[in-house]
Amino acid sequence: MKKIIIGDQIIKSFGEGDEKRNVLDGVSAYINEGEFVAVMGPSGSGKSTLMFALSGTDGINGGKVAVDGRDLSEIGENELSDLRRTQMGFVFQQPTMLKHLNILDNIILPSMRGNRRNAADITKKARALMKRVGISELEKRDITQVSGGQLQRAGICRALMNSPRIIFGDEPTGALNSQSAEEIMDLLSEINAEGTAIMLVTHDAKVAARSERILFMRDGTLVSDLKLPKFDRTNLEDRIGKVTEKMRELRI
Ligand SMILES: Nc1ncnc2c1ncn2[C@@H]1O[C@H](COP(=O)(O)OP(=O)(O)OP(=O)(O)O)[C@@H](O)[C@H]1O
Repeated sequence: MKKIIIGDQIIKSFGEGDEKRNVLDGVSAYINEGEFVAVMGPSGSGKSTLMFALSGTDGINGGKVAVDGRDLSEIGENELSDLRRTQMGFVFQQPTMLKHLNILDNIILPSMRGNRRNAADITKKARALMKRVGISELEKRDITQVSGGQLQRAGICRALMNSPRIIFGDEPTGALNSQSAEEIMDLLSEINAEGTAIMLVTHDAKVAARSERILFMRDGTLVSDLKLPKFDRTNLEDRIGKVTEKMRELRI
């Protein structure tokens, strides 16, 4: 199995002098092509920091992160930002969207920057994605005129605009009611089944149970790497049970 991203002994510290603290203290983690990985752990254990390190969003203080075998510390700022834009998509708890733009324009905005495709192609792609996630009729709406679940679907469309190889998500269902959360997870599971790798930070066993591997963090270290069989709707309850049991064992 080809690894897209490899983190080797990552150190990430915050603060200066006596206040200096390793938030990631020698974490080694990888993501395979097309894999669905969840990251769990107590609040403050370093889950989001790991995601930001592996995606090259934030620099690291020690160790190495390589994407497709290329050490990110040896890539210039522009190339790194191109790599992130073309290979990675990001979905957060609350999609950050501009209030004065409608849903469609918010989805296409990041693709308009530094892209060789023309506006008509970009708009066509956005409309196809909106249709796919079931929000076609909302394109002219303001971002304040849609539900949380609809806004998250728009956020997923935006993340998929450049057909990324991997989507990073930080609690993408954290602000949603349980039905919307399940619909968003169905959508992410479908996207993964089509070949896009996913790395999701979550506190929710139901969300993590969709993945095929769970990285458990504690105090800036990786304490367990749990493999689950590939997701299948019929075994979800069983998987949730396995995740919950592991969380109990690790006291998370
Ligand atoms: N920019 C920063 N400056 C200083 N400390 C930071 C910064 N970002 C994160 N931290 C600290 O690093 C630690 C890990 O943060 P991180 O957000 O990775 O944790 P987490 O496991 O994702 O937590 P949560 O589940 O609460 O989101 C926390 O103690 C946090 O306060």
